[in-house]
Amino acid sequence: MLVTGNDILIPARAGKYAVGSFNTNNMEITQAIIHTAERLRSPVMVQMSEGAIKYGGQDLADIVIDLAQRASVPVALHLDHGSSYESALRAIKMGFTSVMIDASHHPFEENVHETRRVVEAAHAMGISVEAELGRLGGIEEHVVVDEKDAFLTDPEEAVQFVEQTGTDYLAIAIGTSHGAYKGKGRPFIDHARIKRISELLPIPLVAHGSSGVPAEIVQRFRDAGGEIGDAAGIADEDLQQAAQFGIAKVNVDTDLRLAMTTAVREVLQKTPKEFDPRKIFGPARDLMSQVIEHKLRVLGSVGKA
Ligand SMILES: O=C(COP(=O)(O)O)NO
Ligand SMILES: [Ca+2]
Ligand code: NA
Ligand SMILES: [Zn+2]
Repeated sequence: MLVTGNDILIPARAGKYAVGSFNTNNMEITQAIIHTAERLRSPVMVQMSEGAIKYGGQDLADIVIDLAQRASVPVALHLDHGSSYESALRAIKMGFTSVMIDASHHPFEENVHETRRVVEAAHAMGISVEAELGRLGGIEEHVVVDEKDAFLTDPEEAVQFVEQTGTDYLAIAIGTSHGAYKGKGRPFIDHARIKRISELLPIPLVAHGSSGVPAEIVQRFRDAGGEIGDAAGIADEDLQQAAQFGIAKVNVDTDLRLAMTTAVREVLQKTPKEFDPRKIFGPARDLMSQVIEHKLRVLGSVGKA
């Protein structure tokens, strides 16, 4: 069933598990997300960035909404990294049930102002809101110098921010970063900071940049002709620990991109005569489903629906 972000994330925070929020750009990715969540009796969030909306538009949103409505587990459709009030309102008009307003690169007061506008409008229509405080930046464990700390979310500031905006859930900067290169080797996750923020704030917390970038998939991507450097992601144990301390929504995009493109490369490389799209995108859907299953098990949401 199609539900709001709060319907999914408030129980997750209370139950000390996290829910995967997976980016989609087409039908097969959407099917892999929702069908895997159903098979594992797990709530799940499907998210579209503004780029995905540009790429797939209402057609793609409708695929998500239709699958979500028919799903036997709770599914929310979430706007990822909404860049303005107008973008958030457009998503709500398209049928999204959760929207992020990402104004974290602005000064505090402007972030508050922009976020509060979206909260007021979204709440008037029964839609949940994600906001962000702090800036995602890669941190190597041995190099956490002052200016880098400036990017991480300040717990006391977070309390002020939530009070002044009314946001339903909060994306915090705790050491993760977007993409396949999250630092040299295993990124340093500031668990003390997560714990402190969760002690001060009862609302669901959000971890962006949480792909694991599994070495096995990275190697298969290379073997199938892909070019990628020394990629690294967030360790499963770090996500499991974060879920114990208030992280309720975990964003995953890179892992699905890697899985999809690895499978497509492998089919094209192994069977150069193949040109049936179902034989090319079918295995991609399967490999993405495997990656999603692993993530749902790591986050602890299996069986929670
Ligand atoms: O935060 C993300 C995705 O992060 P990854 O690149 O680690 O998948 N989307 O908003
Ligand atoms: Ca941001
Ligand atoms: Na988001
Ligand atoms: Zn993000």
